[in-house]
Amino acid sequence: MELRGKIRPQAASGGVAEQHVSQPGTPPPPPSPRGNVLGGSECGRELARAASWRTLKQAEATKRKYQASSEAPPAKRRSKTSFLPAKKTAKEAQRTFKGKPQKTFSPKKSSAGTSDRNQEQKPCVKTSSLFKNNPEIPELHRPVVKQVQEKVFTSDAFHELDLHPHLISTINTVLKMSSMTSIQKQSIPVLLEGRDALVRSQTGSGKTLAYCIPVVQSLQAVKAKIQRSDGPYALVLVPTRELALQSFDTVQKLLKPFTWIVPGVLMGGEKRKSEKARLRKGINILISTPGRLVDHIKSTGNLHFSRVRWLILDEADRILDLGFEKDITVILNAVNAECQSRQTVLLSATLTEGVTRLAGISLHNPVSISVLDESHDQSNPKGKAVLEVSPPRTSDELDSFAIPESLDQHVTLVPSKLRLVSLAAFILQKCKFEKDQKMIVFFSSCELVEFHYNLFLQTLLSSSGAPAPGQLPSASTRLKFLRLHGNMEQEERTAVFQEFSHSKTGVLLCTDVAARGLDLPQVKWIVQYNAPSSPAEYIHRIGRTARIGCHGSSLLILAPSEAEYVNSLASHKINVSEIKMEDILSVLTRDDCFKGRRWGSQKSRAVGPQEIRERATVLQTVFEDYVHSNERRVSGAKKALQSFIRAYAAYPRELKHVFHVRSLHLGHVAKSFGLRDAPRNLSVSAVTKRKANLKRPDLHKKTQSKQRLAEILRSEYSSGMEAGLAKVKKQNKHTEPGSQPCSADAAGAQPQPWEKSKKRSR
Ligand SMILES: Nc1ncnc2c1ncn2[C@@H]1O[C@H](COP(=O)(O)OP(=O)(O)OP(=O)(O)O)[C@@H](O)[C@H]1O
Repeated sequence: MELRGKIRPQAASGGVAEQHVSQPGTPPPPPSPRGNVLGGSECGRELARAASWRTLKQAEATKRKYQASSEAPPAKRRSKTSFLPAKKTAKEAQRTFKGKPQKTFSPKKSSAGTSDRNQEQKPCVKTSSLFKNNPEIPELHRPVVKQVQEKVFTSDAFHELDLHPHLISTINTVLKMSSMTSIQKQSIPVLLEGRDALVRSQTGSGKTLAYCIPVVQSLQAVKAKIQRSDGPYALVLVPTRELALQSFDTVQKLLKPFTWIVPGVLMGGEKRKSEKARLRKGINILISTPGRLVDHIKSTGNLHFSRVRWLILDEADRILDLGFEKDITVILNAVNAECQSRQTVLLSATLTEGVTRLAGISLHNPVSISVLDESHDQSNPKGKAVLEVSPPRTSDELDSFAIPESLDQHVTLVPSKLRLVSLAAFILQKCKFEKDQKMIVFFSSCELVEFHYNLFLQTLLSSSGAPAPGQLPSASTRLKFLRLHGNMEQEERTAVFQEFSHSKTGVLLCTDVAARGLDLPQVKWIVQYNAPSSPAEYIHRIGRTARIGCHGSSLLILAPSEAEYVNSLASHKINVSEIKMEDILSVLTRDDCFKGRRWGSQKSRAVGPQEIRERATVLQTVFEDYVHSNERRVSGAKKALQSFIRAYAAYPRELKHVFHVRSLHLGHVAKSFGLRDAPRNLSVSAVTKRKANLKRPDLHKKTQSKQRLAEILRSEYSSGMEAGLAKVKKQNKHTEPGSQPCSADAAGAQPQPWEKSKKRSR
């Protein structure tokens, strides 16, 4: 098979071809030796010249190689400007790629560290072979599906509702809103009637106010005026600390005229002592992440739920997902033990089986509220918003989610080796060459975020003075990178969240910790560098743009072997259109610092695929130089790669045919981490696990993968108090016996609201 023949030699060398190019005899001022401390502007200029010269020479060498050998650009092309042949179908490409799986895990070449030493000893540079031996990019035959869409706004004003006049004026003047969204119009009256409800509407359609307004309206009307010391009347659970902060902000605004009702937020990061003190004083509308609330249930003596009238689960499907089950059990048991009648509301843009399961257990005669737009809902030809009484949904309906009409979704197929340069090129295109662009890039783990954040910060951003090793000579001052993930200190997380919220531009690199509920204004682009683990997460990630009727776009980056994922999205009525990788990379021709051989001499030269290849190679070399500039960076890249593989192995069973570790070419993937070789020891654990799995029964295998996924989720959505939890448990045993209505042990002894559902579904 042709493709296999091409891949094999590279697989044997760890998948990354290298070329050593001796420096010619008459170079411009030679680069200063590594490690030299340069100071002053003259030295800065010298270093900049040297860096430019180095990248120029590297690109030249690559070009010479292509021109002189049979490894010139592949003969079969999709179009004039395409880079890679595209004859095979996605399945064929996948099959071919899977042909030699073991080899991809056993690189024979030296480790990155060794390469580094070689590089220091010999006067040579390494040139990336980005465009050789890649799998073919299949033609994307994407099925065109009709997306489910909803109408966002109604022409009805808030004052048409039976609300306290001060509440209406607060909505109008403080929040500056006059007309209701469709979901608000449907939900508010129903919730004010006292019904339990499942509320589902597209991302950014105003669900927060759909529950906050009824809660505030009902609590301000409580006859014996609410006292702070009464404790919680409403519990609002949200999956992340940032969302807790955001919801708290909305509640606080609505409560302006009702100063006797005290809102509060528990969200980790803060000292438990001060949170305890606030709880002791009293919080009437308590907003928290599940983990944090459980910590307080277990450790705080004065948290009582006897007056709870509202239990709100925002992003309910996430909260009831893996990783939160235990926490929710503890919370429900604690609340149930003290209060029997309350109103429960579950909200999400993606109602799933899990949510309706819980609804069957803890909701009383619930109403299911959703909004479907006239033009898109065949079953509702008159175009009225639909108010449904549960259980109305078929599994097909539950599988398709509404997507904002003004959201353009795209996908691009990029071979592993070219992923990093493609992402960088896309960021540069949108955020360097276009004005006022705000972008969020999603990764599958904290380590991946950290790695890419540091890499881009050091290579694409300009610092004052001379470019650092591996930095582009004309790195941009326009770019701003931020990062957000579960391993950051809370203080920094909050600062980043606030900064990105208020900024007009910037690139936020993050994990799914930012996927749910966050209302970050003016985000224009969502990039998914690692595909999400479910269609629901896909919906929430892209839902950070195109909110409340604004326009936005998204880009999903897939490997050729993952092309099938597009069909999986289509089966959930998600439509994506393709952007060609070469179109993304072509932006590099707009930036002089990526210029190759004819640098500075032929300004008007036509830009062709070869030129784009050269420039992509220059950029990749900058990344590789940065990563290999010291051992710490090499080890950081390896860690990130390992984390990527772990996350890849954790894709759920139903997506394993698309994302399977066996379809990864480790050498090629390593390249996308700026590594010149595939790390040796990485293969061992991966192969061992695979072998072990083969021996295990199906059930065990499933559990293992779920546990892995749960671990990843837990790390993302942690309460921030895990470290101290064991200590607290011990203390509870000895110092606060019986003080908790629902200690860990008690939760185990009491009826578990989850037990039934677990048995049914898993
Ligand atoms: N009636 C309204 N008029 C104008 N803007 C509104 C209205 N209701 C809500 N908004 C604004 O719309 C944005 C999105 O609202 P919100 O965050 O509640 O959406 P959501 O449906 O909860 O989204 P997600 O599913 O992503 O959590 C917010 O900025 C909010 O202030």
